[in-house]
Amino acid sequence: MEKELVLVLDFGGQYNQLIARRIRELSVYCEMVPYDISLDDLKAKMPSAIIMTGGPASVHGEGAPHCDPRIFTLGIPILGICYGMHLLAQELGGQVKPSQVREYGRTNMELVDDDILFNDIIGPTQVWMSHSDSVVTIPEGFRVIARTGNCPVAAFSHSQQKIYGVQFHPEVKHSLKGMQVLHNFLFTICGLKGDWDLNDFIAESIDEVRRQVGDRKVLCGLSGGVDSSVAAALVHKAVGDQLVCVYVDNGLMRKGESEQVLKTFKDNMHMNLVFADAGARFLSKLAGVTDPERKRKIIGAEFIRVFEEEARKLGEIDFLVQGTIYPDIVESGTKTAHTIKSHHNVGGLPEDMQFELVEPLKLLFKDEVREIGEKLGLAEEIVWRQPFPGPGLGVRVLEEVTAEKVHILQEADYIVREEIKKAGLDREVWQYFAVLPPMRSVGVMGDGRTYAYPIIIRAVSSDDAMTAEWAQLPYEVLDIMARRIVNEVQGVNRVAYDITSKPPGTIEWE
Ligand SMILES: Nc1ncnc2c1ncn2[C@@H]1O[C@H](COP(=O)(O)OP(=O)(O)OP(=O)(O)O)[C@@H](O)[C@H]1O
Ligand SMILES: O=c1[nH]c(=O)c2[nH+]cn([C@@H]3O[C@H](COP(=O)(O)O)[C@@H](O)[C@H]3O)c2[nH]1
Ligand SMILES: NC(=O)CC[C@H](N)C(=O)O
Ligand SMILES: [Mg+2]
Repeated sequence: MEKELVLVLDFGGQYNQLIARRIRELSVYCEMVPYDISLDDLKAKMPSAIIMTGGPASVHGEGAPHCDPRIFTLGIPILGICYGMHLLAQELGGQVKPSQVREYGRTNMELVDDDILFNDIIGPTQVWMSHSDSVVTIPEGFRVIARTGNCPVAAFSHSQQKIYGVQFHPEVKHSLKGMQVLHNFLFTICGLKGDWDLNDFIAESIDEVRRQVGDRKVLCGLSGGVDSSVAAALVHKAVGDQLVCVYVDNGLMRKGESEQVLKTFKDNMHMNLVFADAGARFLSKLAGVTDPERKRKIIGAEFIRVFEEEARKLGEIDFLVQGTIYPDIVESGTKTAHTIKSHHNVGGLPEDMQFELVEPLKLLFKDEVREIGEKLGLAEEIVWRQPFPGPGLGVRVLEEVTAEKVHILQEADYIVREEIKKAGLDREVWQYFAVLPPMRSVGVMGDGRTYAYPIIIRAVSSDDAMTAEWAQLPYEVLDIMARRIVNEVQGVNRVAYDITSKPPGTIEWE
């Protein structure tokens, strides 16, 4: 029997792989292809359904990406999301215009007409939006099936042709019934059954690593975080003792982190782990640098230089295992996706790097990686550790990084983590930390004037880092964090709480 296949046409949206993973979650195999795939190549793949993604372009913009319009006449069911919907509307004779009010983040959607796309959904329902253009006139033969306060056409359908468009992002968890929409599209509208699973993925990637590496040695950048720990475990399953791990203390780690990583991996798990103490060299490279992208590139390059030196000490090693996951790649920018920030392990890699990369997790999201970690038997405290970016406090001390500022931030961050833990919120809140902005303000302490730094607390809920909502921490927890930080951390006289979702913010400040 033919394996079921959904083709996702990539228009450069930040959430594109998220669409792919939601389809995987529904046990359907899918492939992402460039938006400009030729009609013949597309037909040769014999997809059962096509999804057109969102993207940064406006359909009116110069050079806006267009797919071959004959795709719309093949009789294959199509779901256009955001930019994908705009393009469907425009190509089929409707009209798209910049909206009066742009929508980013959470909004409520009303269902205005019955449609199988919304089977088992009762309106109004919360959806996640990120757009500035909207469909104002729908093409002939279509019906408007949903709207929001600021968007009269939040979804449209042509049920005979099985062509659908949604302005919101059903792939995002914050669209509460998003999975139901995708479920309705794949199973009810396209008639799929679902014949794929994550164990297939683990077995296939172990084979793939063996093929790539053969009997040669591999070095793994191990931070103690979720992704590199799972990558190391997977590669270890594939090639055993050919693997050596290197933990780099880049001077930008959290208070107590290096000791804890060494204890967990070396003492408890008896791993072959090299410790590289490189704090001073990272800080000296960062001296005087304020631009966030430059900082990220300096940090990315320095990581590689440290890995190269360690590889040389261990004899020739040609392969570098990194726990790169999909958000690192898409945020670093691709042919169609804009660069949001250069993650140190992707966009921050130096051009003259000699290593061949081994990145078994690069198409996955954090929650899928956690599931694999559990399947591979990793300890709960590793699998459920909150994410910590490779550039560490280097992107949380905003603008110029100095040893003094890193120290202030380490102390404040320690208090944030301690209080979250005490309140029993460490599993519930996805990521939580402190940020040190490059400004000072006036305060009064012990009747004296102070002129010192504020600390910003950031805590978010998320599943996959692609979207996030600020965590509604209890006032008492915020209160005790603020008091302790001002009382205990020298050089700080004020605390603020960041209440921005992603989008429009990002989780980190740089
Ligand atoms: N201090 C470090 N020492 C060695 N390698 C590192 C370090 N920090 C990051 N890396 C490498 O960069 C990759 C990306 O870092 P990132 O922080 O995204 O992942 P992680 O640390 O493995 O997991 P998490 O996101 O949960 O912190 C890591 O998987 C690892 O390969
Ligand atoms: O390894 C990493 N290298 C990086 O350069 C990097 N930048 C951000 N992050 C982490 O990625 C997630 C999404 O972050 P943003 O919302 O700030 O883009 C969040 O979990 C961030 O902590 C990084 N991880
Ligand atoms: N997320 C999207 O697909 C956005 C589409 C388009 N760039 C807009 O802003 O409306
Ligand atoms: Mg990390």
